[in-house]
Amino acid sequence: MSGRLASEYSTWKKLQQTYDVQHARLILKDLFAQDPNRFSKFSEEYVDPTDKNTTFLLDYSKHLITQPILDTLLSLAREAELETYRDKMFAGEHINTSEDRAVLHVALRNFDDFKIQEACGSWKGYTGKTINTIVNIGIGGSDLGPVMVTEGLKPYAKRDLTAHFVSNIDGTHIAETLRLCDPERTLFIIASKTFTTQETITNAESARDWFLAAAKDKAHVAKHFVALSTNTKAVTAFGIDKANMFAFWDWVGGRYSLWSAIGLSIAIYIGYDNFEQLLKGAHGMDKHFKETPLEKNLPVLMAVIGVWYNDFYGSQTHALLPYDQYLHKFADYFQQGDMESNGKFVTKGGQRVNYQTGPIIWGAAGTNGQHSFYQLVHQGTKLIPADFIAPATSHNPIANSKHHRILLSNYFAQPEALAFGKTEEEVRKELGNGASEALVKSKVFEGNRPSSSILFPLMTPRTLGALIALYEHKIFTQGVIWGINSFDQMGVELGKVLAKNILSQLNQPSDVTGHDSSTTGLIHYYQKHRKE
Ligand SMILES: O=P(O)(O)OC[C@H]1O[C@H](O)[C@H](O)[C@@H](O)[C@@H]1O
Repeated sequence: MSGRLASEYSTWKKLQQTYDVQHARLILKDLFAQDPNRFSKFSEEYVDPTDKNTTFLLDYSKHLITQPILDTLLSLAREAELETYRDKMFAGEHINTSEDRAVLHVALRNFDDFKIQEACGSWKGYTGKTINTIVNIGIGGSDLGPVMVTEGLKPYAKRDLTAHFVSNIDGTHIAETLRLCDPERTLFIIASKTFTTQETITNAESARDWFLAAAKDKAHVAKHFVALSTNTKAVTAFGIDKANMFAFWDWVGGRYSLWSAIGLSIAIYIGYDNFEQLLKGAHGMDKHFKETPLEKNLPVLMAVIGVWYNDFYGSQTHALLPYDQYLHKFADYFQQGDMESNGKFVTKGGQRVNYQTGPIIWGAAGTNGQHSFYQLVHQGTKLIPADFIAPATSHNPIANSKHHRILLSNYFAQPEALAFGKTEEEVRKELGNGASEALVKSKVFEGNRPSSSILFPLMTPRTLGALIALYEHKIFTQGVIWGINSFDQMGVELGKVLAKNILSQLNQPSDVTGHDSSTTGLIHYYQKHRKE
């Protein structure tokens, strides 16, 4: 984050040379054969420094690394002054330089100075009925975190409460959600850091219209609308009482905000005690990140291994593959977390980078992905590093845990198949003599496809908190190495500005001016065919 080009570091150059000379020889099958202790060397059990019951195992032995390569990768982190920048973040220095802000989501997990009271339960609607539905209206960081965590921690949910999340400006999203709601028993949580986001404000206004069509009296809005924001003025202008506003601060980045008041829907859905456990789990990981030597620092290890593939192997993407249905939104969440943080081509110092920065993050819950895109992961032409994530115990041990054993057998098998593959010789033996050459070749798995495995005892609020913070700090570490500002998001602005201009030109064809022929042609086609 010094803003220097990473490619100028001596360790970067050394890594490039190492890659050039060694990569053809970095074969997982051989690396495992040469060293029977490879697993114990390249795996680490995380034990929460504040709670010994929160643990998970990170196995990074199925990576195309040797100890000297890993040592050089860690030296790269040191040369980029990771430890200094990490300490600056925790100290509240303004490391978000373009916006001149501190980055202090970690302070929110130091929850002694942070309290949000439980808002539902005793909260009554305008006709005196209890609230049984919450609708969080927000987008980006004001949506994805609450969605991912409420899904992830569903087994802890209060069963008498339904939570919906509306994000898309597409009227279908709010319309379909409102069909499921009773205005007398629904609490709308308007979540927006800025309270100026077009999608959120438009959806909130439509929700308010829908509510008032039933409740009639504007005074009832106070019982059914609360706001989570940093912008008191805009909240009150919308008509939400200041007393119904849960505030937070500009040093909480949108994609790091589920720990703040933005987490209200989570706290209501799973109860405040469980929300506090989530924060504590993240706090434990913060402590680990802050205090553990880089050699054993899990987010740092994940980060530097990611840099190895991203910048030297030329991998374009990174897959997140949770073998846990509850985590089916995990990849969606970290698409924003990672890609909005590290999808930058300019360093903090304003230089164009001459290397790759943030990877494309994608993924789906196992085993669904296996029946969809794993063909390419196993036999395609691209190298796709992947994280396999699973709980040892399921919250739903139905059929004597038969489902879970089958799920986990796949969780263990896929990384094994990716790493070790299947040789031509093995295929030939299996098919016998008559098999065509083409068939033999098509059944070969080259292997040597790397992955990490993360295995934890049971999905608890505390474990999920630790896992999220693990990835947050991985993203931070990579941003420091690449010299970019991981905490602004200038790249989302241009499209917004153009959309605003186009919105004012949608009436008739003669209004459409100042565009290229493609954009003009598309708008004209829309104007010809719309029925409103
Ligand atoms: O919370 P809000 O101010 O409504 O912002 C919602 C989202 O807006 C933009 O898309 C930003 O790029 C995101 O980082 C942010 O999370």
